[in-house]
Amino acid sequence: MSGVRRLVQRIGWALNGIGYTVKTQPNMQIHLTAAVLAVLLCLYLRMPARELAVVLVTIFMVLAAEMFNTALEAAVDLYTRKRHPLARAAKDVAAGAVLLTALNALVVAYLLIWPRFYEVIIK
Ligand SMILES: Nc1ncnc2c1ncn2[C@@H]1O[C@H](COP(=O)(O)OP(=O)(O)OP(=O)(O)O)[C@@H](O)[C@H]1O
Repeated sequence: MSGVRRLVQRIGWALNGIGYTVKTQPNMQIHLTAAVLAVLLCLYLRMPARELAVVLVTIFMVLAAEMFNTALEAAVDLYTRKRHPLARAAKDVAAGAVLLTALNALVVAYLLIWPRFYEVIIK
């Protein structure tokens, strides 16, 4: 198979992974909705490019963390459906990583979006 066809196939598999996460994970749907609203708000507020870049990095960290969490849940469930302390630890740690990225997103929103929102809309 040619290199380009192989690349296109790999991109297709990766898109499948994104689609699977969006379809099966309500949290991902919430993250995506919040992400789209946040980006639209940043554009409306004419946020400087560097600040917008920080917001985008923050958003993609949350989305990527949710996808790693989903992948890990699937792998653990494939391995065992029985209750096991290590299965619990693996899932809780992955969920904790998502929580950290979400908390970071709140901090970034407070530091970068809120002051501009206050300046442009409220004041
Ligand atoms: N095999 C298991 N053994 C022990 N505890 C488990 C096991 N599977 C799940 N748990 C516990 O239940 C929690 C929820 O796991 P579950 O697989 O239902 O994820 P979830 O609630 O569907 O997460 P998400 O909402 O991200 O999809 C885990 O964080 C873990 O504490």
